[in-house]
Amino acid sequence: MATSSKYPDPIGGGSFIIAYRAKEKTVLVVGGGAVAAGRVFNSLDSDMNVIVLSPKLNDELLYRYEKNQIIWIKDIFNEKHLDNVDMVLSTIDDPIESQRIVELCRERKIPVNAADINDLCDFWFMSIHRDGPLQIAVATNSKAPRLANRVRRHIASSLPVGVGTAIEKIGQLRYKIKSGDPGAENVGKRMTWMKQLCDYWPIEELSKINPDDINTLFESYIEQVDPKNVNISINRYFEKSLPEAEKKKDDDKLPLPESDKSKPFEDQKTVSIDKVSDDISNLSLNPSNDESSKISSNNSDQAYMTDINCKSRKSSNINKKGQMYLVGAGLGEPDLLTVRAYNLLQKADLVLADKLIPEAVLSLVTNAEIFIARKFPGVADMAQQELFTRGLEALNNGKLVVRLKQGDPFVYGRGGEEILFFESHGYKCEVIPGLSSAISGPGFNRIPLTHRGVADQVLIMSGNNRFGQLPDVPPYLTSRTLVFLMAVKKLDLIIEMLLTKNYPEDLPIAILENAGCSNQRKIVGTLTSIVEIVERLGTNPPGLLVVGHSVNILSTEKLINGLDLDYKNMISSQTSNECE
Ligand SMILES: C[C@@]1(CC(=O)O)c2cc3[nH]c(cc4nc(cc5[nH]c(cc(n2)[C@H]1CCC(=O)O)[C@@](C)(CC(=O)O)[C@@H]5CCC(=O)O)C(CC(=O)O)=C4CCC(=O)O)c(CCC(=O)O)c3CC(=O)O
Ligand SMILES: NC(=O)C1=CN([C@@H]2O[C@H](COP(=O)(O)OP(=O)(O)OC[C@H]3O[C@@H](n4cnc5c(N)ncnc54)[C@H](O)[C@@H]3O)[C@@H](O)[C@H]2O)C=CC1
Repeated sequence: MATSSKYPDPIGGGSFIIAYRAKEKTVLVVGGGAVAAGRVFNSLDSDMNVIVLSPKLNDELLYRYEKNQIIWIKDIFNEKHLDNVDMVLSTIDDPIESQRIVELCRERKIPVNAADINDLCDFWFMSIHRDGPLQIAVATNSKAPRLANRVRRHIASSLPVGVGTAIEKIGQLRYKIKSGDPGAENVGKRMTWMKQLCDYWPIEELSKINPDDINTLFESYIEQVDPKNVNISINRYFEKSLPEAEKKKDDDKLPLPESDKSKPFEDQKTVSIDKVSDDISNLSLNPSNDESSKISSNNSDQAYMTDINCKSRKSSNINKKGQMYLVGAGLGEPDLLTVRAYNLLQKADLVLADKLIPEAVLSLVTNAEIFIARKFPGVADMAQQELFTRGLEALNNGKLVVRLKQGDPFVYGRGGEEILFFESHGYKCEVIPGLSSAISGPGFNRIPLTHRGVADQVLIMSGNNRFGQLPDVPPYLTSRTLVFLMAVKKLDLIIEMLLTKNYPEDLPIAILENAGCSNQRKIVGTLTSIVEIVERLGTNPPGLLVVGHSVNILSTEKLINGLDLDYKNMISSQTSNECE
């Protein structure tokens, strides 16, 4: 039971989705109608050898037969046709015969699909989007194929232009690097560098790299130069590598589109989703000021932040009719909003929220339309784009838009990115900070983050950086309180890391769940005991971790003048021989 919070529980009932390399496998397609033609196309697209078995063929299949793409057996089905085939697709209009075909395949252990007999199929077809080497397939596990088609189209329309080409080119570079610097011992080096490259430029830009760029990038990999500092054709966005004249031109082009600047407000009512998503991907461009040219483990995050900073400077001070506010919603209880945040929710025309904002807070909105981005794993980017599109449309229509964020927008709220987006479209964004759980969560739990003689520093970290890694925690300092957000799931890893870094085994740690809300709970232990305590008690997300001596300052039974004397003595003896 305790493990359920540690590892994901399988939901079951899914299909096993793999990308099957069917090249040169032989598929027998029984039937010669439209459904057969669709299956044949998919099979040819995977380089299979295709045999079509049917007394007659429709036009498409006849065309493929004449082009020698398929073998045609002009016959009705017979068991002998199953000899030497790797897969069977029955598409005949005779369900009884189709069922017999399935049973014969089963006996011979040949994987089989029969159109319209879902329950008998070994596998199902999926709705597929293809762009060169990129394939995106959608399954609804036979529940709603038409919706699979819609989801597929939805995903395809939100993809950046040139994604297939970008994949092709990155594939060429990857191959070059793997053959030029082979060996298992270089896997880590190759992967770190490729990650930096792939996460850095917008995909649309990556699609434009040319063969010379590939050579240059390969050489910079060998030299271990950070990809963002490499001089390749798509690097034209980098301020530092641009001659002055070029720079000016670029300023004009980015990030405010020409149309936005020159046309009157009335002309700007609609913004296509494609354009918005392009602009979003442009946010990660980096006119970097970073001096270092070597890769370090965490500078890609920093680069990302610097990049978007530089972009915003070019585009602010342009005011249009709509008004935009980025508002912190605090900890989740409506009465923890600031009065200003509350007033704005009353005045707003559109409130952009996400699933982290509790219903009770949303219920304060009386007049405005509420749009909730459904940021679930895997579709978070899409949801964010939709949110941007909705916000921009409303602003272009002169509305007052409030983007409501749980906690404080600037404490792990990615508020800066949203501001940069709206400012790049000419809308200045006012920020109304909110209570962050990092600071006020401990407050609601009687943990003073600083306390004279005990703690004089606070370090706030996320349990998950952008690449899912643990934070880089500094060496132990008695007088520092550590606060970890989004870290409860990784509790055991964080404890292990702290102990490895010689944090004392009996250092107090608290887990604060739903801080500031009616169901708040505090679990306290030490670095060595907490994992076991949590296994026993379980956890109720969201929660944060507080590590340090301030955890127990106000909670001890033996309070004397606000401090437990034994405790104070223990701390002062540690202060004298602290690490670093
Ligand atoms: C089990 C499966 C077949 C298999 O793999 O063996 C199956 C079964 C059935 N489909 C039926 C109907 C429709 N199928 C589509 C479309 C597609 N069907 C596809 C797959 C699958 N369909 C497999 C499950 C995949 C999954 O959902 O995970 C797609 C994704 C891929 C493909 O077929 O190439 C393709 C999207 C193509 C694209 O993306 O462009 C449309 C819409 C349209 O034509 O536009 C309709 C009409 C509207 C509707 O009913 O939804 C019916 C009759 C229902 C009835 O009688 O009421 C059955 C049988 C039944 O359900 O009993
Ligand atoms: N799963 C899906 O997405 C869909 C399934 N269907 C179903 O798929 C089946 C095929 O649909 P269509 O291609 O439109 O039908 P169709 O009637 O155009 O084609 C059937 C083909 O099977 C051939 N055939 C019939 N009996 C045969 C046998 N014993 N051996 C060899 N060939 C034989 C016929 O000559 C014909 O070429 C139908 O049962 C239909 O209801 C139809 C549309 C969508």
